[in-house]
Amino acid sequence: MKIQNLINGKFVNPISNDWIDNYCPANGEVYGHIPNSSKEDVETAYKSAQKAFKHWSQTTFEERSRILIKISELLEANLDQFAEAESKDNGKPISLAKSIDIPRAASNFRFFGNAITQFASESHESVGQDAINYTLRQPIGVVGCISPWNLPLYLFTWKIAPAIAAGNCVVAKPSEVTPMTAYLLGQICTEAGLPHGVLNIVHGLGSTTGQAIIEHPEIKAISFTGGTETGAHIAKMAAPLFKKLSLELGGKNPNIIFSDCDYDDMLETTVRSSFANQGQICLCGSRIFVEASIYKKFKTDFVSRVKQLKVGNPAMAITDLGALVSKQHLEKVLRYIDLAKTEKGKILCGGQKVLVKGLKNGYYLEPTVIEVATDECRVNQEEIFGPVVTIMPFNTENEVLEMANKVKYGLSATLWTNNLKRTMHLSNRLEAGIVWVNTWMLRDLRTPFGGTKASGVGREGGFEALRFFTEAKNVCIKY
Ligand SMILES: NC(=O)C1=CN([C@@H]2O[C@H](COP(=O)(O)OP(=O)(O)OC[C@H]3O[C@@H](n4cnc5c(N)ncnc54)[C@H](O)[C@@H]3O)[C@@H](O)[C@H]2O)C=CC1
Ligand SMILES: O=C(O)/C=C/C=C(\O)C(=O)O
Repeated sequence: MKIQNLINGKFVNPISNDWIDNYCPANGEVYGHIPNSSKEDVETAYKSAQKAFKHWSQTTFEERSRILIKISELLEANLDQFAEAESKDNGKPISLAKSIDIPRAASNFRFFGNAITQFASESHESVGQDAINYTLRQPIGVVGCISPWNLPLYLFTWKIAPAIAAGNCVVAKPSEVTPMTAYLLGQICTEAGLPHGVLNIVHGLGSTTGQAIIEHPEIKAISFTGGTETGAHIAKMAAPLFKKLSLELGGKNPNIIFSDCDYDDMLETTVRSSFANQGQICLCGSRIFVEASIYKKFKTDFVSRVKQLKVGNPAMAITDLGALVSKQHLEKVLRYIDLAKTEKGKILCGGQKVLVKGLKNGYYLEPTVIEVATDECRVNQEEIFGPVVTIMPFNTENEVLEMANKVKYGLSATLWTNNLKRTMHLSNRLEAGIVWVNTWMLRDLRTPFGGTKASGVGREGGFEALRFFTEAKNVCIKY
């Protein structure tokens, strides 16, 4: 199957007529082709967005809200089709696509459809100066949204929905590895009545299509989620062009477990925070630190529970872990498992590729638990982004805090304890944009979302996203 770019409301081939193979991770076969879009395609998309901006930026909040909510309803009505496409394109279990990815994509549109009707700006009375200031929040113009492969539609829509709700027009690029649901979304947007040109979707490689978006002088803001190296490159390109940037990058998140936690709840959630989506979520708790007094028990229980996870065909309802997203990614993760052995890491379970019956060329890997000798080894410091976690014991709060913070990343942290003082002490000091206490991935879309240090710049979510996608202009009137 060939998917096409969406430009000015029409599905079109790339100008060059160049195509890229699209692989199905479950069986390693090419099952489709996507446009290898060039700078010229991006320019056409930009022009279409620019043309649509005049009208879209003047559309009432009620009208924008109505269209966004309609998109959300159409996603819900087509849940099965979208979930099947997401699972096939990405390798994730169909159950996950059905229960998390697609419902969340629908929620993104519904949430920002509602949020825009509540978005307000400030006014300041300058007492003693006979003046009043009010702040306008104006849409920026044409903005770029670039998303990754791990949560394809979930993250694509997390950017697009606030961008268009705020009155911008968008040139968007999904990951070349998982383009399918973005393509299907284009069809739904037209059906929902989104005017032509408001959302343009250009498929292709990061180094060409993505690059053309980030270096386009008239695309004034970029919202990006992906790897830290790519984020650093985008920041370098965008700085001299004075673009607004929101960068959601990698993580190497600590999961800190104290002996006074609710053990069963912690154990079940830790299995999920380690291996959900094959560990390919930037928020996964990939470094597990356990208080020494329960370390031995935890190690036994955790490994036994992980061994029960079923790796297999993503299309089957009983599958816990599907395939990794690509051959290259599987190889990267396997290299880290080899590295662990040279760093004196002990593989407690997993570590091997899995041959799934009838799908022998798929990219399957056992969930892997590595006991590390020191927190400073590379497998404990670098983002692996696969079904691999490290575990090690700690003795004191201060010791674990130091280890938790001693990485270049600062995205999220999870804390398991029932001690209030400790909760306050640690959550104030953990270097992370998001701290979960006695839970993981509990999401309220109103909250600020993003990381510190090498995990990114800026916050998405709620009004933070609407602020990012608008330019503040202060008007001061003397009376
Ligand atoms: N949210 C996260 O935390 C994610 C982290 N990663 C990490 O990054 C590593 C590399 O994965 P990749 O797929 O290579 O991620 P990536 O950062 O290269 O890809 C993310 C998106 O950026 C685009 N892109 C790449 N180069 C670009 C450029 N020069 N200009 C504009 N857009 C560009 C890609 O086409 C894709 O749409 C992973 O192994 C993982 O560690 C990957 C995906 C998501
Ligand atoms: O917004 C969320 O709920 C999750 C976001 C996850 C990522 O940004 C990621 O895994 O890359």
